[in-house]
Amino acid sequence: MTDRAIIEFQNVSKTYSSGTQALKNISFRAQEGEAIILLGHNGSGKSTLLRTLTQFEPVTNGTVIFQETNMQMLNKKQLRALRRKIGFVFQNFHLVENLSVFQNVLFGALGRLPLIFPSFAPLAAQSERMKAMACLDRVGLSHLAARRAGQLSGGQQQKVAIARMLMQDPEIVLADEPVASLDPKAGIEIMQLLLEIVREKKLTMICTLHQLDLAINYAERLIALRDGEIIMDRRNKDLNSAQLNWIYENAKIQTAKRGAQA
Ligand SMILES: Nc1ncnc2c1ncn2[C@@H]1O[C@H](COP(=O)(O)OP(=O)(O)OP(=O)(O)O)[C@@H](O)[C@H]1O
Repeated sequence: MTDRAIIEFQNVSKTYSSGTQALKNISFRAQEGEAIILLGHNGSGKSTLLRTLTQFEPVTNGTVIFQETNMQMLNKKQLRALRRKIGFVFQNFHLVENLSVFQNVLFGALGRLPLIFPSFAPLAAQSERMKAMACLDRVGLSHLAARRAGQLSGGQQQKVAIARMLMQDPEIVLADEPVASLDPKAGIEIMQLLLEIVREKKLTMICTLHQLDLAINYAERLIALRDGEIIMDRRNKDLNSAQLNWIYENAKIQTAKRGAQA
């Protein structure tokens, strides 16, 4: 990890057109190479935070800086170029189920090499094909390269998604509930793999999670949101599980109070 901030949120607020204030005056800096776990109850603003980082959701107030660039100042072409440096891992994998595992991984190169058409994998350059196999090998699935993605288990599909992310050569990784669709054993395996890869490649990661046990085992730094505000931002070594439980217990108390008031 370096001291250089790769991501900086400066007093960011986001209000949707529905009137919901999803983020309230959020400020934090992520250092290069840092792995951050974002926690918070349902609706606390975690996904919105990730979407404002990529500018898929424009912020209402404040500034989002990525690699010293104010994201709001970019035109569409510049924004597309910057987004290519961001790898995504989603809860539902976002694979093309009818295509092979190998073709899905090749998709990761699309941003870098727009001429590749992965459903026509034989046309991809030999170097890209070899790279895709190496990415699959890294996640332990090269033996399933020819298998249709939809035939894989959830854990295997998430590994393919991680291989596709690797193929993209990103500089940061945004993982939105990457283990939410998996059983606990597969969840642990995926978190371990993701963290190993992030460290190996010196990537910066922001990962949203609900599972406190995984958060405490795998996070270097934890940021907790409640109702759009940061209520905790600490290094993992300074935390114990009682403090983590507090993030959610308080949410339950607040929800109960709201129910009682209604
Ligand atoms: N596109 C949208 N339009 C209007 N309101 C939205 C939209 N997306 C999210 N919200 C609202 O913004 C708030 C924050 O939602 P967000 O999805 O960011 O929370 P979250 O912490 O990711 O929740 P979860 O853990 O359930 O995924 C919620 O009140 C939600 O209903």
